[in-house]
Order: sequence, then structure tokens, then C-alpha cells
Amino acid sequence: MNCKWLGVAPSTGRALRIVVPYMAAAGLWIGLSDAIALWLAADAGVYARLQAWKGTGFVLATGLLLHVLMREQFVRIERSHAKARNLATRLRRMLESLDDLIFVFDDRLRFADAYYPDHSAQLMPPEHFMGRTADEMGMPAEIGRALERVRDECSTQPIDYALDMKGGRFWYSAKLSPMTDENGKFVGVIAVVRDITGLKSSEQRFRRLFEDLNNVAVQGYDADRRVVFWNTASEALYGYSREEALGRRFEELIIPPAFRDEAIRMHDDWVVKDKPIPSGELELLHRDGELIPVFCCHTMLRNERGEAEMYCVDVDLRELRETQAQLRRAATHDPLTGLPNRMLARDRFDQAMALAVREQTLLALLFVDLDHFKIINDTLGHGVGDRFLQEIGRRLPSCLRESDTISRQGGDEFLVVLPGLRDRGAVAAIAQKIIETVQEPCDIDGRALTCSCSIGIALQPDDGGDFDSLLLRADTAMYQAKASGRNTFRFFTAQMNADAHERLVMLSHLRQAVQRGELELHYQPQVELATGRVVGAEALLRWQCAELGSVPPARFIPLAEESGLIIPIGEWVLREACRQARAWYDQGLELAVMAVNVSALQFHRGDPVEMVGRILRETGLPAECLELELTESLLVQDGSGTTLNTLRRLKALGLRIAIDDFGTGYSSLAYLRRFPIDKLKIDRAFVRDLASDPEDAAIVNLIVDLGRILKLKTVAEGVEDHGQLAFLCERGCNDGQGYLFARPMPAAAFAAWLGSGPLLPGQPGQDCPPHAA
Ligand SMILES: Nc1nc2c(ncn2[C@@H]2O[C@H](COP(=O)(O)OP(=O)(O)OP(=O)(O)O)[C@@H](O)[C@H]2O)c(=O)[nH]1
Repeated sequence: MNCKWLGVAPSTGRALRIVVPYMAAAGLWIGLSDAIALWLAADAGVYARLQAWKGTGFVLATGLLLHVLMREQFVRIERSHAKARNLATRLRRMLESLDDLIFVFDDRLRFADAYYPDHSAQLMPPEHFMGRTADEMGMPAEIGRALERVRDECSTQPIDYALDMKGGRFWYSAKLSPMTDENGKFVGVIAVVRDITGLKSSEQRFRRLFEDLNNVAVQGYDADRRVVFWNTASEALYGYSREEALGRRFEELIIPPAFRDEAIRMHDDWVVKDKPIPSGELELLHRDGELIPVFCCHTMLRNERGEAEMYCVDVDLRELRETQAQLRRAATHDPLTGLPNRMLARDRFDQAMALAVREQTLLALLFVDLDHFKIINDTLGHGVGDRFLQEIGRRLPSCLRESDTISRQGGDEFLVVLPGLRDRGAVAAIAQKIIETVQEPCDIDGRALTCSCSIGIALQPDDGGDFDSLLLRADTAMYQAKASGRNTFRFFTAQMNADAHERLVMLSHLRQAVQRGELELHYQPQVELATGRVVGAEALLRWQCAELGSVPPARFIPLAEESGLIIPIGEWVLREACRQARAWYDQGLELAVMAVNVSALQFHRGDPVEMVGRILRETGLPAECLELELTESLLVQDGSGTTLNTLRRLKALGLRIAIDDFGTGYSSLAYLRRFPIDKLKIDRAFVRDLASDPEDAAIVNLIVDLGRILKLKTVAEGVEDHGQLAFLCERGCNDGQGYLFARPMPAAAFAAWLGSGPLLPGQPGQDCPPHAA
């Protein structure tokens, strides 16, 4: 039955649907059953009994019907209760399974219900706070106030708060919403609460991190450009403490005046028009006025109130800039002296060249090389050598004009570019000034060191039109300055070019000289002065070149040294000399010793002990018949002790060691005592002027005395006349070598000379009594 039209509640409608048919059926039954009873009853007694049976039957039928209907109704109610309970349990489980905590407050803002997960161990059980207000529970007052606002304004309120509970301080973020009945009447508050302790602590950690960052300055500004965040690095970078900076606008602090308007406009554009400020390099102001280069990144964030806040992350670029400047400098300057390097010199030269061509002036390139600088290094160490070079680097600019460039090429070489000069005279004057300046003593650790220099000069346009050709020619001219005795300058000439060319040609022939059998040894005797007996011979190298003819040793030996050819040539010399000595020995020619020159290069490259031992074995010469002549510089250079070690191993083979050209190098008594030396050869330069130069005589005297004291034999080279011989005999020099006795001779001539018997021109042995030690 549709009861909508009756305007009754659905439950009333449902009841009417049962009651109305019942009433109709019951009314019909009463009416009809009475009529039937009257018709059936024969008398009043039967009628009364029928009425009693009818009434009983009616009660039983309606009772049964009532029972059925009520039972059905109760079953339904029970089912719906069970369903409701089920739903409630599921709902609670659901609410409790949420990470959020849910609290329900009644209309008087008392805790009415609570749902929170079991693991919220820090929370007390709900029965502790049910029926009590937040204030009664001792919770922060702002919670009570927020609940009141929800009630009074009937609006949702967010709130963050902290609670100190067992286990420490916990942070919560809550959303409080009003609950109303169907009439819109306030009935309570539902609070959805989130535990944000983890978030807060990570936020605090990050905040701390940003605050304490050392190298990255972070600042935050509100929409009004006022500082809301200023970390430690910002304090260091800009010089304002956090307290000083907070609340001040960025343009009052770090924006340079010229950039202020633009910075404000850019910031406002971002806040208002959402137009970001790009990252980039800026120069910002330090408190003391210094402009600091920084790389700036910006980001716009919203605070908890939803307001815009611009954060700037600034990286200090000062160190980077400094490093870049240093790198640029390192690429163009010499690290030792700080002078421009060859690259920068070339650059300056090219600029000066363009100007010289335009203005038709002279441009000079000077190649300055220190003389015998190696000796400073070798005797006093590289540290002192470096400081000497630095001092020269400091001094040289004083001889030059602003427009000139001085650069260090490397080693002890400097380049000078002199633009805009009138003539060669002006160039010569500057070169001379450089020579004088370099020569001035230089005080290093209280030691006055001096060193001269040699300069080669090439000019534009005469000698070339570009850097490389002028450099090559200045180098050639410098080589000539060295060859002319050093401590001087030379302009490049065509002749030098020819000489350089000749050296190249000579070198190419020299490379083949050994294979082509063009090398030959000549032998010069060494004579014992007291007896006139021949005690040895020095092997001297000669080169008969097929193309160039006879080339003097003074020309090709330096070339062999420079090019490294001295190593194979030296080995050939040693082998040939030993072979010859052995042959004479076998022939019974009386010759105590064969002296062979060994160059420093031979000594330092490879294994000289192995080579000498091998050659002695190959040739069969007894080791005591071999004498190696070494230069003084070889001993002086022995910083690490390797020379001493090699000499000892050589001596262990049984041979002898002589120091050649003694007195010309930088002698030191220390090495004479340390090294296993047998002989000192007095340089011919001292012997030549013995008669006329008292200084030379004194030096020879000294060397002979030194030999005697140190128990070393002395041999005078270049003995050419009787006066020298007499002097040497008188002083007690042991042996002599020179034209007075014999010139160097080829092997056959020497053998013939030797075979002709002991002979001394003028019988010096008679004038020269044996020296009494
Ligand atoms: N202290 C120091 N020495 C250097 C440096 N660079 C190169 N040298 C040395 O400088 C010396 C250059 O020697 P050279 O120019 O060949 O010879 P030198 O002794 O000057 O003789 P001459 O040039 O023939 O007069 C070598 O001993 C190098 O080891 C450096 O940076 N510092």
C-alpha cells in the first residue's frame, strides 16, 4: 500500500499496511461469523457455545498472527542492530588505522570520543580525558582558544602545537572542524590531528643545516623585502650579524646603490607577477663597502601563513676568481720569477711588431743567458740557484722602459723585447746596461754571488719579420757571444748564420765519422821530469773528415758534447787507446800508462764502470795501464754522491784517475780529499806564462804543493820551453807533457819515437835535480 499520499512517516505507513487489512478481515469475520452462528444455532445454549468457540478461535488466530508479525519484526530489528554494531566497529577500526588521531568534542568542548592508533604510545588511554576539556587536561591554551573559535565562528581552524609527554616533546598539526545536527545546531568539534614530530625535527635539522652552513650564504626576505632568515655564512660574507640583519630590507644591507631600483623591481615582479629572478653572478655589498662577487640562486617559498618569502642562496666567488686569476697568470707568467713567460713575450712581441711596421721603427729581441750558471746550482744547490734567478728577474726590469718586455724562457735564459728604438746604438746601450746589472753581486744568505751573462741580439726588420726567426737568430748571436769569451753581447750577423749552418753540416758528418773510419788517435808522451823517462801517453782524438778535411778537436769536440755524440765516440776512443796500449805492451815498448779523456756526459749516462771493465776485458789491457782523465766540474757536480761511488768502483778495477785541466774549474779541497784521485794535470794556461806571470807561477806552485801534501802526482801540460821545464823541475812537479818533449803523433810514429830510446831535449834531467820532498 502506498501511503505517501497520507503524508505519514514511512514507519507509520508500514504499520498501517499490516493493521488496515487486519481490521478489515477482523470486522468481516465478526459480522459474518455472528450471522453464521445465528443460522446454525438451534437454541440459545448452542448459540452461546458457538460464540465461545468462535471467540476462542479468533483470539488464537490473532495471537498466532501477532506472534508471527512480532517475531519477524524483532528479527529485523536485531539484524539491523547487529549491522549497526558491525558498521560502528568497522568505522572505529578504520579511524584507528589512520595515521591521524581523531578526537571528538561535545558542544561544551569536552572530550567525547577518541580514535588513534595503538602505536601512539605517548598518548594516555581515552578514559583519562573523556568528559574533560583541553584546559582541564593541561593542554596548551591555544588549543582551548582554537576550539572556542570553531564553536563561535562555526569554522574550521588549523593549529600546530607541541606537547611534552613521556618520550619527549611531540609536535602535532590539527584541523578542528565544527559538527552540527540536521538543523545546523552546533553539537561538537571533530579534530583531525597529525603527528608532525618527525617532520618538525627534520625541518629543524634542515633549518639548522642552513643556518650553520659555512660556505653557502642563505637569506630569506618577506614580501616587503625584510630579512626573515640570515644564516651564519651570510654573517661572514656580508659582515652583518643575524640580529643586525633581521627585519632590515635587502637594499639597506647588501644591494649596491646602482643596482637598488632594479633589485626592488625584480623582487616585486616576482612577488606580484610571479616572474622569477634568474640565477647568476652578482656583486653584492659587504658591510665595509667591499663588492663581493657571488653566484646567486633565488627561490620563492610560502610561509605557514601562505605569504611569499624569497630565499637567496649565495656562493662566494672570491676564491674562484682568485684561482682563475692565478691560472691566467700561471699560463702567462713564469712561476719562479713572476716575469712574463715565452707565450706572453710572443704576444707582446707581435703587438710591438705591428707597431714597429706601422711606425717604421726598430724592434730588437735580446736573448740573455747567464754564464756558467750551472756552477751556482752545482756548488750551492738548486735552492740558491732559484733565488739567484729570482734576484736577476727582479733586477732586469730596472734597466728597461715601461714599453719593454722581459720574460724568462726557462733555465737561465731571459728574453727582452725592445720596441721603438732608433738605431743599433740604442740597443747596444741597453744590452750593456743589462750586462752590468746582471754582474752586480747578489747577496744570498750573506754570500755575495756574481754571474755574468751573454746576450744575442736580433733586429726587425734586418734579421727577420716574426718572433720565431728573430728568436732563432738572437739565440745564434748569443751562442757567438758565449764563444767570444762570454760576458758580452753580439748582434746577429750573416756570418753567424753561416757558422750555425756549418755547425749543422759538421754535425751530420760527425755522426758518420766512426763508421767511416775517419777518427784517429794521436799519442802525446808524458815524461817523468826528474829522469826524462817516458811514463805514459795521452790519447788525443783527431778527425779527418772526407768532406771537410782535418777538423780541429776544439771545433768538433764541443759539438760532439752538445749533441751527445761524445758517448759513442768516447767509447770508440777508449777501446782504440786500450787496444793500442796492449799492442805496444805486447811489442815490449816501455809505456807505463795510457791516459784517455772521459767526458762528463759519458760519465753520467749509462754505466761507465761496466763499459771500462768490458773494454779492458776485450782488449786485454791490464787495468793499471789505463788512466782516465776527468774534468773538475764532473767532481764538483756530485751532489748525490753517485760520482764518488762510480769513481770508487772504477778504482776497484785497478786503473788510475787524473783530474784534467786542474785549476780552471771551481776546485774544492774537500773533493780532492774525498775522491780516489791519483794525479792532477796542471792546465796549460798556467804553464804557458810561467816565466812572465807571477800569478800563474804561484798557482803552479800551489798545485804542486797541494799534490805533494795530498800525495797526488802532478803533471804539467803544455810544456814548451826549457824555462818552464826548469821551473817545474825546481818546484817538484812530477811529470810533464808538451811540445818540448814531443807533439801528439799517430800510433806508428809514436812507437818509432818511443823505440828510439829515452831522450830529453837539452837533457833536462841534468838541470833538474830530483825533488827532495
Ligand atoms: N736553479 C735553477 N736552475 C735551473 C732551472 N732551470 C734550469 N736550471 C739549470 O740552469 C743551468 C743552465 O745551464 P746552461 O745554460 O746549459 O749552462 P751554463 O752553466 O749557464 O753555461 P753557459 O750557458 O754555457 O755559460 C742547468 O744547470 C740547469 O739545470 C731552474 O728553474 N732553477
